[in-house]
Amino acid sequence: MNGDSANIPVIDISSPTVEVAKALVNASSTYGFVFVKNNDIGIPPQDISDMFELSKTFFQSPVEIKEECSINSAKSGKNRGWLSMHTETLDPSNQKKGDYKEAFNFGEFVNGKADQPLPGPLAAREDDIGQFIDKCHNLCIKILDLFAIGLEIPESAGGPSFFTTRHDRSKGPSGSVFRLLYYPTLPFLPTDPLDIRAGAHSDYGSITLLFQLPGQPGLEILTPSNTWASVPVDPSPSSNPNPSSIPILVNIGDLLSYWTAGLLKSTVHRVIFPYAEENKGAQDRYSIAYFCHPLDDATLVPVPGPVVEEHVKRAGEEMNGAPMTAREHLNARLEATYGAKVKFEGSG
Ligand SMILES: O=C(O)CCC(=O)C(=O)O
Ligand SMILES: [Fe+2]
Repeated sequence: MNGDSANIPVIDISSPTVEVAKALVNASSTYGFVFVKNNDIGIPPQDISDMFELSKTFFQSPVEIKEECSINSAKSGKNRGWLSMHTETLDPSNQKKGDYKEAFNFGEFVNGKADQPLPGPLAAREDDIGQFIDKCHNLCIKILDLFAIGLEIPESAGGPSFFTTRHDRSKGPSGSVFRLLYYPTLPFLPTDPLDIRAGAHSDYGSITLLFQLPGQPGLEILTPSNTWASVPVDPSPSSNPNPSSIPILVNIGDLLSYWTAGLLKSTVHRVIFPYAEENKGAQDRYSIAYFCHPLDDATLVPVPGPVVEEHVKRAGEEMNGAPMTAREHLNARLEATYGAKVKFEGSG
């Protein structure tokens, strides 16, 4: 733990040129994390603030309300609903105790409606949540389009629409998840150094959008030199902090890494507690994530085109074994993180 700040690039994708696409590929092959400026790219800052307000209202609700839609109940469906403290263990080979966080997972909406029961405070805002998810998905589509351009995928293989056709929600189900996260402050920090807010992991999907709030740090990435570096909430704060100017954090997940034979990095990250000397005055941390996944049946083989081919030659990367589908990969990862704590009763 060294607290150094990660130097994650900030990219303006508002005009989608080849240069922007190249910059995005370069940043993602170095850091696996990149900020995109939030200037007219489809997610108004006010919507983000409203979603954080809703998240606070929900997590501060009585436990019985949250429990109604527990991830453990058959009616919520697989990987959906409320996760109480310690339900998920993102780094099962090191953690003795599950993550010190709560979360609420929304699966894909169907015809604008949640395909799972929602507790009262969230049900009251179902339409707003559905629209926010659509905006997140559309931003992911813009970014995936740029990746295909930057990777120079040939027209014969789908060209710029290689990834977007594989993320076309009208064509079938995917594992995409919209998630509200809540990391309460504790009066005393746990004494076991293995205890953590969110254990070290990489994300399971194609890309993740992550929203954070000023004054609520804690996210760290594992750098290529194997040290932890903190991810700022706002990489270029002005003298007058303004939530509407905070860029959106984009994180490469496992699947884009498979698709590019490791050229794009699915970087390991975690969320730590405040340092002891800061714990007393620290705020709770709220974050919001949109995990964008391809269609369940998408196969994970390296994409054609000179960029990935040259990387394979240079790095001597090889893809071994039979190609996996997106769903097979997701199921394997979910099993590892929830272990015996979540029984997806009667739900595929
Ligand atoms: O809360 C955060 O900032 C990160 C959460 C995260 O990495 C995850 O849920 O996959
Ligand atoms: Fe993550």
